[in-house]
Amino acid sequence: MANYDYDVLFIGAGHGSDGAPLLAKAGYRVAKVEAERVGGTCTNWGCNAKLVLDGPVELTRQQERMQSVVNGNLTPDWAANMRYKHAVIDPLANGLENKFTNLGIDMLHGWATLKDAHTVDIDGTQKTADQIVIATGLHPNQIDVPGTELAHNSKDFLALTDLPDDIVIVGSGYIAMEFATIANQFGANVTVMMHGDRALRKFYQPYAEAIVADLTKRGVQFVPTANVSGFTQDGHRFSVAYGDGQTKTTDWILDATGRVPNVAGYGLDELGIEYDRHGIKVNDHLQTNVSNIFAAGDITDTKYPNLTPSATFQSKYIARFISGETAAPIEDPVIPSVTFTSPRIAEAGVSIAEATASDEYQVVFADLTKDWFRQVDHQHLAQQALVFDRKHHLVGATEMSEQADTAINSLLPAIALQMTPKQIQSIIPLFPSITHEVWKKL
Ligand SMILES: Cc1cc2nc3c(=O)[nH]c(=O)nc-3n(C[C@H](O)[C@H](O)[C@H](O)COP(=O)(O)OP(=O)(O)OC[C@H]3O[C@@H](n4cnc5c(N)ncnc54)[C@H](O)[C@@H]3O)c2cc1C
Ligand SMILES: NC(=O)c1ccc[n+]([C@@H]2O[C@H](COP(=O)([O-])OP(=O)(O)OC[C@H]3O[C@@H](n4cnc5c(N)ncnc54)[C@H](O)[C@@H]3O)[C@@H](O)[C@H]2O)c1
Repeated sequence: MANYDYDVLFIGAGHGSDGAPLLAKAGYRVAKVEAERVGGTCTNWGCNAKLVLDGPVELTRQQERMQSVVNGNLTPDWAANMRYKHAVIDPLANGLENKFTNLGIDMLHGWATLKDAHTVDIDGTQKTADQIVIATGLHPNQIDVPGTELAHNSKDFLALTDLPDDIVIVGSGYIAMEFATIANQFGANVTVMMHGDRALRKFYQPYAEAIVADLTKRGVQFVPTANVSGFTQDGHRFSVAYGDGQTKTTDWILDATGRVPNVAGYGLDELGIEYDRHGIKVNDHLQTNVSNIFAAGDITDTKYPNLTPSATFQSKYIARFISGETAAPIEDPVIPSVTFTSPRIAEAGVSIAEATASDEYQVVFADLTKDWFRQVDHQHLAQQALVFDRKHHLVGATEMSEQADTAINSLLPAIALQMTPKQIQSIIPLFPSITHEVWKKL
C-alpha cells in the first residue's frame, strides 16, 4: 500500500466530519482540514448560535402566557444577548479543536483543494490520504435580483451587534420563520416576503398557518407571492421592490432564500467528481464516482434532510464502512426535524401529508390545549397528530407546541424501532412530564 500521510482526511470540520473520532479511536491516522471555524455552520453560525438568541424568546413567551400569575414584564435585551451568544458560542471552535487533537486527529487550517484522488493541497502544503471525505457543506443562496449584494445572510443576522428597527426577510422557510420570531420578540418591525403563499412548506400546513397567524397578531407582516424584484440603497436606508411596482423601505434585508452546495474552487471538476445543484452524487455507501473519495453531510445529494443529525449519521456510517465494521449500504433511519419558532413544529417518520394520502395509515389528531400539562403554562397553540400503520405501530408523529421538540424526541424509539404495544407498555416515563403525556397516547 502507498505510504500516505493519513489513512483518512476530511475536508470540512463540521458535523459531516463527526466520523473522524471513531476512526482515530480505532487506530486510523486521521486529519480534518477547515478553512473557517472548527465545528462548521451548525456550531458557529447555525443551530447552536440561533438557540442562544432564541432563549429570551422562549422566556418572554412563557412569561406572557403566565401573565395572570407572574408580576412584571420581561424585556429582552438584544445587545446583551448578543454578547452572551459570543461568550457561549465563540469558545466552541477551540474546545472542539482541543478535543479532536487530544484524540490524535491532526487539525489542519486552510483551504483544501483536491489535486488528485489521494492528494490535497492546503494553502500550498500537500497532504496525502488513502481515503478522503468531502464534508464541505452549503452556503447561503443570493436571490438573483439587482442589488442582491445589499442583502445580508443568516451568518450576518447571528452577529448583529444592534438589532435594526425594521427588517425585511425574503423567504418563508426555516431561517426566515425562526429569525422573524426572534427579531419580532426583540422588538423589530418585521416583514416577511414570501415566494408563494406557504411558509415552512416542509411542515404540516395547518400548523404552519397557525404560526403565521400568531406572528401576524404580533405585528409581523407577511406578503404572499411577493415577487421581490430588487434592492436599492439610499444612505442608511434600503428599498425592496416587490409585487406590482410596490416598494418597502427598511433598515436591513435578510436573504433567507435557501442554501446551495459548496462545489466550487476545490478541484471537483478537475477530478471529474460528479455533482449538480443539489450537491455531490454518492452511491449507497456514500462514495463519489471516485471510489476512495466519500461525501457526507449537507454537500451530498441524498434523500436525507440537510440537518445536523443527517450529517453526523452519514459521517459515522462512512467511518464504520472504512473500518470494516459494516459493508452494508447506509440505512434509512428516522431523522426528526423541528423549526425553532414559538411554538415549535417538530415531526418524525411518516408525515401527516403522506399518511392522509394513503389508506395504509390512520392519523389520530389531538388538541393538546385540552391537556392539563399544557394548560399549566396556558398554551393555546398546541396540536398533535400521530400516524399509525395497520398493525397499530406508531410510524410518524407531528406536533406543534412549545415542547414539540422534546415530545417528538420522546416518541422516536417507538417510531424508529417499530415498538409493539407490549413493548410500549413496558416503558414507564416519569410523571409528570411531556414524555408521560405523549407516551400515554400510544
Ligand atoms: C442559520 C441556520 C440554522 C440551522 N439550524 C439547524 C438546527 O436547528 N438543527 C439542525 O439539525 N440543523 C440546522 N441547520 C443546518 C445545519 O447547520 C447543517 O445541516 C450542518 O451544519 C451540516 O454540517 P456539514 O458538516 O455538512 O456542513 P457545515 O457545517 O457547513 O461544514 C462544512 C465546513 O466545510 C468547510 N469548508 C468548505 N469548503 C472547504 C475547503 N475547500 N477547505 C476547507 N474547509 C472547507 C466550511 O468552512 C465549513 O466549516 C441550520 C443551518 C443554518 C444556516
Ligand atoms: N431548525 C432547523 O433545523 C433549521 C433551521 C434553519 C436552517 N436549517 C437548514 O438550513 C437550510 C436553509 O434554510 P432556509 O430557510 O434558507 O431554506 P428553506 O429551504 O427552508 O427556505 C427557503 C425559502 O426561500 C424561498 N425562496 C426560494 N427562492 C426564492 C426567491 N427567488 N424569492 C423569494 N423566496 C424564495 C422558499 O420559498 C422558502 O420559503 C434548511 O433547508 C435546513 O436544511 C434548519
